[in-house]
Amino acid sequence: MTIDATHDPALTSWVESANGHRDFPVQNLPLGIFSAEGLERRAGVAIGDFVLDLPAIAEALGDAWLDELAQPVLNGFFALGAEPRRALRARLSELLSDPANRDRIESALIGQSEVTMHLPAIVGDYTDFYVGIHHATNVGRQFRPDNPLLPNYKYVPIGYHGRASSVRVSGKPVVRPSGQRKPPEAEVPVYGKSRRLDYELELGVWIGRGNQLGEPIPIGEAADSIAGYSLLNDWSARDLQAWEYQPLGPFLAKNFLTSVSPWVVTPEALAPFMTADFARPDGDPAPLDYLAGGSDKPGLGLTMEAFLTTAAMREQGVAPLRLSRGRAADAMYWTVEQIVTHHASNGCNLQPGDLIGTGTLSTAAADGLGSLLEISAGGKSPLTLPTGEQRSFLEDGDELTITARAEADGFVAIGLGECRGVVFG
Ligand SMILES: O=C(O)/C=C/C(=O)CC(=O)CC(=O)O
Ligand SMILES: [Ca+2]
Ligand SMILES: [Mg+2]
Repeated sequence: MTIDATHDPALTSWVESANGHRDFPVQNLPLGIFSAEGLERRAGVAIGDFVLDLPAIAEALGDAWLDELAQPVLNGFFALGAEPRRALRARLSELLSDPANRDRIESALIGQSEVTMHLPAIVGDYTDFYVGIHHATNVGRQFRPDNPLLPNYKYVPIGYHGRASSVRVSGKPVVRPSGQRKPPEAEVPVYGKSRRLDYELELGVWIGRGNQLGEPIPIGEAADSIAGYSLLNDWSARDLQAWEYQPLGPFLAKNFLTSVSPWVVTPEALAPFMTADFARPDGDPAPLDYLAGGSDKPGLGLTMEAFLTTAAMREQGVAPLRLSRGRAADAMYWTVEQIVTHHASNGCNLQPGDLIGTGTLSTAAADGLGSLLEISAGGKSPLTLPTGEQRSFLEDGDELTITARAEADGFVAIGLGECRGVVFG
């Protein structure tokens, strides 16, 4: 992944709110789908506090404008791969940094508070992996105390097929699911509202070009299949999960809703923040040949955070409480390239707009746990909140927000925005 003029830390934008913006300086330029008063769903780019309406500046974009950008979803653009994405980024960077362009572009800016964001693509398929080795160990210990990490973990990037139809954009209310759970003292299960609703701190990976059925993606080409990244929260009902998961794994405990943030941060924007290190300790078995190789720096230098605000905290004006903070690269045993290659290794076809979850990104640090299941040790150690309330799992009225930010010496930091949901009973 190359560093070019679009990453220059000296670059500023005539959109003043972009300069020093937490997430969306001119070095980021993430893509999304928005609608607004009088504007049907369309492609946009986040810049500072604004969304830039891409179809409205088609002429100014020149050769970087493509008909695929005139669609109400980004599947068609994702399918084109990296080159058009790079060209669009380069042209947007010029248009938004050189003040000479202000007059012809400014009327295409709409305040982010005035738009509705949508899923960036039609999600044909959604798969969730399990590459957070600390999460897998912590959860494994609770479900299987004697055997936390199964022997296949260090050979196979474990995943399960999720439910594409219940993927929603950030902000969708989280309706507490009902299902079967078996209280420890009960002889038979009961059906009713989940009492152990949880979040999972994850990254979402959007598939770009994909592969034909029957044609695997070699590890050296996996990076080319990635269109970008969003935040992902795999809402999970732990009591349903514990009862239903054997022998086929996650099902109704996880398919009632999956939330993603609306902005797709491109691999190009993340180039300065990729790292060579990730959470595969020296001395572990080498990956099998088909998973070995790939980019020199496949690790994601993204710091992820999760915050909780309860209804009482909101009423009392108490600031959100940070539940988790950790770097994705410190959590991931398998890289995104390995995930993609493994998924397609049997010939399974990945398609433009498919969504892949990394798995819960917990680090080894005490404050780096990416779910309440881990934070409360399966409900045994509830958290005490600033209001004096206690939490083992999410209660009605709780708001959970995920963010992620990339920082590196000599570069302007960028962010992924946020992925948010409020729980209703
Ligand atoms: O069945 C189990 O032992 C565990 C399943 C999961 O935790 C699935 C999952 O969502 C993986 C993850 O987010 O890391
Ligand atoms: Ca998950
Ligand atoms: Mg889910």
